[in-house]
Amino acid sequence: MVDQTQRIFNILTFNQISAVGLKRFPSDHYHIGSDLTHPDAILVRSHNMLNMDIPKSVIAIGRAGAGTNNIPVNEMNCRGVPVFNTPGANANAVKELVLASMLIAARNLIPAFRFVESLQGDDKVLHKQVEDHKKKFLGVELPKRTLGIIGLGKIGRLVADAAIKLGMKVLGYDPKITVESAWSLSSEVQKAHSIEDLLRHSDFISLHVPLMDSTYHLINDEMISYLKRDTILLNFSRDAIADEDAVLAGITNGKIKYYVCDFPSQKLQHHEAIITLPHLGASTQEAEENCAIMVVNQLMDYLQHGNIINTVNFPDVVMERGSPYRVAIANANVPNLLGQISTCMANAGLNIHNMTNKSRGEMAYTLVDIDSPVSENVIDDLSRITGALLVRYLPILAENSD
Ligand SMILES: NC(=O)c1ccc[n+]([C@@H]2O[C@H](COP(=O)([O-])OP(=O)(O)OC[C@H]3O[C@@H](n4cnc5c(N)ncnc54)[C@H](O)[C@@H]3O)[C@@H](O)[C@H]2O)c1
Ligand SMILES: O=C(O)[C@H](O)COP(=O)(O)O
Repeated sequence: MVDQTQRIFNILTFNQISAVGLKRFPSDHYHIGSDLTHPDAILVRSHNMLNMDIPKSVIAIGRAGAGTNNIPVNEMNCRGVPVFNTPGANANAVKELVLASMLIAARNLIPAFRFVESLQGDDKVLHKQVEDHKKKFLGVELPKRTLGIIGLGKIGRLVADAAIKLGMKVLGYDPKITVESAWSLSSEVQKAHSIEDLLRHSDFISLHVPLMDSTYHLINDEMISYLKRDTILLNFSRDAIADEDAVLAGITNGKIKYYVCDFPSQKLQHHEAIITLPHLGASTQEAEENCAIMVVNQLMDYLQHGNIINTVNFPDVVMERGSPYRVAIANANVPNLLGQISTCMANAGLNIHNMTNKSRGEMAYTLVDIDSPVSENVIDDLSRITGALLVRYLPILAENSD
C-alpha cells in the first residue's frame, strides 16, 4: 500500500488563481500546475467545465469565486466529489462595481463622455459646445430613489447597506433567503411581497441571484412589462438571468433606460442604452486574493482532513482530529449506511474513536476517526457498500504539512 502519510496531491489550475492563495499549499505535499494529467483536485474560476472530460482521479473541485454554473455539479454528485466555492470573498468588489454602475447610469456618464470625445475645435469652441449640449445629459440623484434588489445573499445585502447609506430606499426580494442573510440584512430593507411588486416600485433594479433552472430568464418580457418607465437595470449575476431579447424590447418601449451588465454578447454590443463590462465584478486584487486564500484553505482541509466547508453539493462537516487515522466517506443519502460502515470496521477489528455524519439533499458525508491504522482491504470493503461514492483514508501527513 502507498504510504498515505507521504502522499503528494496534484492540483490542476484553470484560469489565473492568485499566487497569494497558491503559495499556501506546502510544496512537500502539493504539486500545482495548469497541465497536470492525474489531478486530485481542480482549482477554477470561470473556465467552462460543463462539457469537459473530468479525470476520474479528481476528488474535489474548488471554485475561487461564487458562481458554480460553469461546473457539472450533478455529475460530481454521482462521483461523490464536493464542489467548493468562496461565499462572500468577492462580494465587496461586486458591490463597488454596482455602485459605480448606478452612478454612471444615473448621470448618463457614458454618452456624456462619448460626446466630449467626439468634439473638435479649439478650447473656445469646445467650451461653447459643452455648455450648449450639457442639458442632454441631465441626470438624477440617488437619495430617495428606490433600488430593488433581487437576491439578498452575500452581494445583495452589501449592495442594500451601501444604497441605504447613500439615502436610497431599498426593496428586497429573496424567497429563499437564509437565516444568516436575514439576520445580517439592514432593518431598513423593505420586503417586496412578490417579484412583480419589486419591479413595479423600483427606479433601479440589481440582480444578485445564482444562475439555476429557476432563475434562467428570470427577467423576461412579462417581468419587464411591470417596470416603471426609464428603469435602470443592473445585471452583475449571470447573462442568462435576463433574456437579452426582452431587455432589448424593454429599451425600445421605454421601460428600460439603461441595461448595465457584466456579460457582453453580440446582441448587447454597440447599443446606446447598454453598458457592458468584461466580467469585471470580482476583478480586484483584494477579491482575487480573498477567493484564492479561502478556496485553498478549504481544499487543503478537505484533502488532508476530510473536512467540508462551503460546498454547493455537500453539507458542512467538520470534526476535530481525535486520532491520526481517519476515513472519509461521501455517500448517497440512503438508509443504513452508517450501520454498514460500523459493521465493516468492527469486522476488521477496528475501534471507532469518533464519527460524524450529515446529509444535504441526496448527498451525505461521514467522517470516522479510528484508533489504529486502516488497511487498504478495509477501504476496498467500505467502497463496495451500496451508496458509498468516494471513500478515502486520511492518516495525518508526515511533518510540516498540516
Ligand atoms: N460579476 C461577477 O464577477 C460576479 C461576482 C460574484 C458573484 N457573481 C454572481 O452573483 C451571484 C450571487 O452571488 P452571491 O455571492 O450573492 O451568492 P449568494 O448565494 O450569497 O446569494 C444568492 C441569493 O440569491 C437568492 N435567490 C436564489 N434564487 C432566487 C430567486 N429566484 N429570487 C430571488 N432570490 C433568489 C438566494 O436565496 C441567495 O440569498 C453568483 O451566483 C454569481 O453568479 C458575479
Ligand atoms: O461568480 C463569480 O465569483 C464571478 O463571476 C467571478 O468570476 P471570475 O472569478 O471569473 O472573475
